[in-house]
This record gives sequence, structure tokens and C-alpha cells, in this order.
Amino acid sequence: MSKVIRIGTRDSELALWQANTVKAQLENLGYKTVLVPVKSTGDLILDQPLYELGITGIFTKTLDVAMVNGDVDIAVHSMKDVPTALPKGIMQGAVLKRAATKDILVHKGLDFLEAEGTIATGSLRRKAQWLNKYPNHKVVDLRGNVNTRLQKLEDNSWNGAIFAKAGLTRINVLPEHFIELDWMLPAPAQGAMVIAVMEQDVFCKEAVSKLNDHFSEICTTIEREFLKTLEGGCTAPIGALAVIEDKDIWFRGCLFSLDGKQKLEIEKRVSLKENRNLGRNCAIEILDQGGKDLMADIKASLDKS
Ligand SMILES: NCc1[nH]cc(CCC(=O)O)c1CC(=O)O
Repeated sequence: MSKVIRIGTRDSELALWQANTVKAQLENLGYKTVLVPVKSTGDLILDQPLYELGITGIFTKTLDVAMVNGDVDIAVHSMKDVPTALPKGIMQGAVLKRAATKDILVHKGLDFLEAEGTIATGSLRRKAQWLNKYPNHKVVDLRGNVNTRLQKLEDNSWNGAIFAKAGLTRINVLPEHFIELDWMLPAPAQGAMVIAVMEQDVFCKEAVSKLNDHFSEICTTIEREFLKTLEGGCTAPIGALAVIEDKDIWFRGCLFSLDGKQKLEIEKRVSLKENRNLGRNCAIEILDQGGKDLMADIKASLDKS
């Protein structure tokens, strides 16, 4: 085991925390590793256009390029940020044991909930679900990494902002005032970390496979199949969550219109052994129940804006 595994990561605090976790776990198994932080926007030296390689994700693009270029051996991602179609030559090497899956509202007091208020999020999925439940509220856009978003919430008069609990917990910035949004369905694979590896890299494939958590892999696979079957290359307000209870898998999925007024949802409980195609079949049911038209509407309005 003389090879040093170069772990590519983005340079945000959350990304570094996640990459360091993988580093510690690999070293615990006796592997030598080194962390290679890669700036999010970089000089992308490649002799092929990105789309020809199937490189699309805004959060994962830079690391995909670094892997294809041979600058890093593996990459650590928040799994929900990874497009459902992986670039040529890159495969999913391991899904780590999943942390908290849910979204939370960080707030400054909850009196506004049943009245009027403004909450902030940059996510179409969170916005649509929030407006569906609280039609009298306003939702404003909020972007940036976790620390930036927390700071902007402090600096503005908004009543609250929505975050993935896993992200705040990991970098230890979970504020005192938050509520768990149990009714909101998370992004497919939220709270899970994934390790990407090159298909031809036998050594690294073997190494990272030891970090795979079987149940986390099953649940995130179902959620991402649901997403992949619905989306057809377009970002939409889609939520999904699969959890294992006893010997069953309990799946819930949803698709909303951008304004949150239309809601299509599905729920199924099957035995763990029968989980094949669960995500795909649930998506097909949603598509048949009006989801096809809704996706076309969403795509049309997103193309316009
Ligand atoms: N889209 C950004 C992003 N990607 C992963 C996380 C947190 C960790 C996770 O959800 O797995 C976050 C922050 C957030 O959604 O609040």
C-alpha cells in the first residue's frame, strides 16, 4: 500500500470537513492520503469540451476535471450536489454512512409562522414546499456557502432561512434557534457523502469500497433514481426520502410547481428485498399523474428566466 491517494475537495469549510473525514477513514485502514483542495473556478485545461465528457454539475465540475486530468485520484462530494448522470470514466466508489437527512429553519422567533413573513433560500425545492405550506409568506433568494448564508441571515431582516441540518452540524455552526422541518422532503441523497473514483483505478476503487455503507447506498440510490426518472435534464422542485425501518423501505417523493401551488406526491412501503426500481416506479407514477405536464411547465419557465 505504498501509493498515496490524492483526495480532491472543494475549498469551502464544509467540503474540507467532508474530505478530512474520508482522509481519516482511509488512513485508519492503513492507506496513505493527501488532501488536494481545488478552487471552485479554475483554469480548466482539457482537450475536450466539458459537455462531451458529460461534465455538468456546478458544484462537481472542477473536481471532475481534476480527476479526468489525473491531478487527483478520488473526489469527495455532498451527494445531493452530484448530477444523476456521472461523467465518462468516473464512477461512484462509495456512499458513506448518512448523517441527518432533514432541512431545518434557522430563525429569529417563530411568531411570524402563522402570520406573514419572509424566509430565504436559494433552493427551488425548499421555496416551493415552503410556499405550499405558508402561502402568505414571501421567499427571497439566498446563495453562497453555509457560513455566508448564516451571515446574510444575521445581516437581513428576514424571519429565517432554510439549511440542511447535516451541513451545519458538520462544521459545528448549528445555531441555538432552529426547528426541524419534518414535513419538508429533503433533496435526494441529502446528508450523504459520496466518493467518486476513476473506473480504471483498481487500487483506489478497492480502497474506497471499504468505506461504503450498504443501507445508505440503497436509500440514496432509490432517491436518485426517482430524481433521474423525473427530471430529464432540468432542475425542478423535487424532494425524496427513503428510510429503512425494520425490514422495510419507506419511500416518499414529491414534485411541486415553482410557485408551490401544485403538489404531486407519492409514498410507498416495500420490503427491503423488493427495492429494485422503487424510485423509478414512483417517478413513473408521478409522471402519469400530471407530472409530465408539470415538468414541461417548469422547464418552460426556467428556460425563460
Ligand atoms: N447545496 C449546497 C449544499 N450541499 C450540501 C449541503 C449540506 C450537506 C448535505 O445536505 O448533504 C449543502 C448546504 C445546504 O443545503 O444547506
